[in-house]
Amino acid sequence: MGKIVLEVRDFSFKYRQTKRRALKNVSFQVEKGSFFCVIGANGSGKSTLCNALTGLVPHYFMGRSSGEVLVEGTPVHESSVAELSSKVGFVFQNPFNQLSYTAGTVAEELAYGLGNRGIPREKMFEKVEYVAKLMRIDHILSKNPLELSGGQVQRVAFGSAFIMEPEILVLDECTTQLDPAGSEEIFDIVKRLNQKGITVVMVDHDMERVARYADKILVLDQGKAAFVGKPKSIFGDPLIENHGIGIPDYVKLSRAMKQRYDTVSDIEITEEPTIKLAKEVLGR
Ligand SMILES: Nc1ncnc2c1ncn2[C@@H]1O[C@H](COP(=O)(O)OP(=O)(O)OP(=O)(O)O)[C@@H](O)[C@H]1O
Repeated sequence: MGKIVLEVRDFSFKYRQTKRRALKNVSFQVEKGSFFCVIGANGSGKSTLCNALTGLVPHYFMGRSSGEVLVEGTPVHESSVAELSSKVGFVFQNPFNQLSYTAGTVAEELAYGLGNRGIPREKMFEKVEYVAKLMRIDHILSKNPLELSGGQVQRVAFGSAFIMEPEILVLDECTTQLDPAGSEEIFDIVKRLNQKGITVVMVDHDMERVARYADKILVLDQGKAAFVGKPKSIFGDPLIENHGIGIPDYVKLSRAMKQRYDTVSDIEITEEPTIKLAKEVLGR
């Protein structure tokens, strides 16, 4: 097993103004360099968990917590949000919450987080340019962030996270403002960063995508960790649908083929192996 970069130990959290706990005794570990997906029904606690991994819980959101969240071995409640932001990059569900609202241009917005790091101006320009090209926002660098479309703001939000070169990226349904082609493009970038060794924790409701990308999946159900495991064992479990989540169509297809043709093969969860299975059972 690889090095653990994130660890959640028996963690619970209740927002101050609510009666029920949003997270209940959640425990799991994330290995360095892995792609870890979090799925669950609306209100199951996914965003709250992201807030806990980035220190917004307990530093920003008021409430009562117990247990521990450790980032690279240090408890989140003992680190400042600034310290954490150099280790953990975060892209919010609502990108408009992510703008600094102090920058006059997209370029300044991208450079915002670098401001306190004492990086020379030249280097800063280089980084802004690199990230802007990567996110395809180099043509809007001199625009006012308040004049952008939702999709553009989302790209800027990604750029602001990437520019800090964090070891860990936490992505909370981060392409809601983008069209399907735009979001695929972003996920390809995320996958490439992951292949370079960045640890990714991603909340997503697209089960086909989760099946394709995840090394491990956490299923949240009403604040509890219902399952933690590898994609095949999670989606292959007939009980998984009782937890308010869908399963990839490939699982349904391969399960149907398995029953109909009485094969001994595994349940498949992604496109290619399902096609292979179909060819086998149809004898082609
Ligand atoms: N800022 C907040 N203040 C009070 N309660 C909150 C806050 N944010 C979330 N909650 C509550 O905490 C619980 C978990 O919500 P959370 O947003 O973490 O779930 P989620 O799985 O991300 O949902 P969704 O899929 O709708 O984004 C819900 O009952 C929600 O109402």
